[in-house]
Amino acid sequence: MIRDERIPADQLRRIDEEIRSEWPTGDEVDFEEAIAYHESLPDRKRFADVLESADKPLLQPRAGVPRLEDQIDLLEYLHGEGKADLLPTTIDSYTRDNEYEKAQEGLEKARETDEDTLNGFPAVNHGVEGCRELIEAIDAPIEVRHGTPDARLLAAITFAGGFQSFEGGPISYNIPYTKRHGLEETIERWQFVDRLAGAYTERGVRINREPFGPLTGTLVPPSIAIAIMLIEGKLAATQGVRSITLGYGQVGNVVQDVAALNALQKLGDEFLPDEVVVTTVFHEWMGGFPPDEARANGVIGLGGMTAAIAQPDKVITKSPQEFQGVPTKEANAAGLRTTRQVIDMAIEQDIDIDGIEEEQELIERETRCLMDTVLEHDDGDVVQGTLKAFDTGALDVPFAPSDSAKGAVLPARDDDGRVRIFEWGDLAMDDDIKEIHKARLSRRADTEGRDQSFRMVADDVDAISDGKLIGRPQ
Ligand SMILES: CCC[C@H]1O[C@@H](n2cnc3c(N)ncnc32)[C@H](O)[C@@H]1O
Repeated sequence: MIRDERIPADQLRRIDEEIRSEWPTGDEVDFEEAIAYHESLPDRKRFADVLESADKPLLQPRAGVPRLEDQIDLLEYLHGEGKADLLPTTIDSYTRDNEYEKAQEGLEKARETDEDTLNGFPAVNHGVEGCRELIEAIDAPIEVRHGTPDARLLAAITFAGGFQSFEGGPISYNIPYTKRHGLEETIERWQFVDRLAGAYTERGVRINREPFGPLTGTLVPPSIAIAIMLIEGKLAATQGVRSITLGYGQVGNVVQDVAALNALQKLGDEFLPDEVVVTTVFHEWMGGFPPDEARANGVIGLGGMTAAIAQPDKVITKSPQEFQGVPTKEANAAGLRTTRQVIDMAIEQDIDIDGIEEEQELIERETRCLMDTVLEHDDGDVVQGTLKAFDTGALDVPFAPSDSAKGAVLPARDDDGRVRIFEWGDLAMDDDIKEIHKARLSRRADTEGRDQSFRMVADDVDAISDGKLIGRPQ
């Protein structure tokens, strides 16, 4: 039975040898040599230091293409033209599914035909050497962004390759991303990733870990997202991670988004050990975007405005081509500049909005209800408490493709456009909080002259891509 306990050194070594045999590039990994490589990197490439010393939100896009020279060109462009403060390397879907053979075929096809069939950078196939060429070429810190339930080999290779930031976690890269990996399996496998990051940390190379806050990206109630961030942060801290960036995906109501970001930082500082430096990242709207690029820029601008008020440590930007999928480098850079323009115009203003404190108190109360049910189980072991909470539905994620979550919770926007819970399933929540949600949803029902129903939820899912926030009946 796995528990929230640090992986012993002999077990770390055994797993490391086992996973490095999964692809030939695993042989390039040598921990001591990798420590020396990281020590050779200049301060401006040390991800945690750059992030944690910033005095205003840093901007970071998503970006990944198959070939190394193209990835270098892309990141140079986003750094130069997009003025990104932090850069990504988004990993392709085959690698995320540990399909390294197919990723290899895709990489070779791209090299032969100039045609990119992979939707990201196959870092395992590029190996430690390829990753280092990328790190050497780019004059800014770079994070590995992906969606990998079993990220052990990806971590071993990219950490050795000079990357100092790694996104994801055992819940946030399970629930939204996979059906076939059980939660206990992904928790155990991510304990290795975090222990490896902790091993680098103990040698002075502080690997930053960023649990994936947006989850399914569709109307996720803030307290559910924050509870999962706190759980993944605690699991990472146990393994020795000391730089943790907790994530949150914009829902689009400015009061609720600012309140959620404030709650995320406050609860992160409270629930994670004092030796951890806790930062926050705000993901611009992760749901459906308008196809019209001018409207898409409006969505991006609202994200910038929200970030200027809440001032998270980092913002993950979107592009006006979001509706179409992976953006061109020009569109990706434009999304960075749109966000920067709004932040820089708004951040020096004294903008006081009513209701933020009240909403933050509600979000904090909800999150504590969820955390209590996880931590009260048995002897407070976070792993066992988390497994039990998802198994009973006491913790749940709406629209979760994974069998690890019941998906019995249904969100809907209230008359103000804030995300409330319409169907609670077995979610652990105080009755008076449920009454608050019910009252706010019934106010919308009155406004719209209809009963609270699943219809509201369905209307809300497409509202923003249709140009609105709330899915009002036509
Ligand atoms: C959480 C992931 C969804 C977001 O991740 C973006 N995304 C995925 N793959 C790439 C890539 N290779 N380059 C730039 N953006 C990418 C999508 O557009 C979407 O916004």
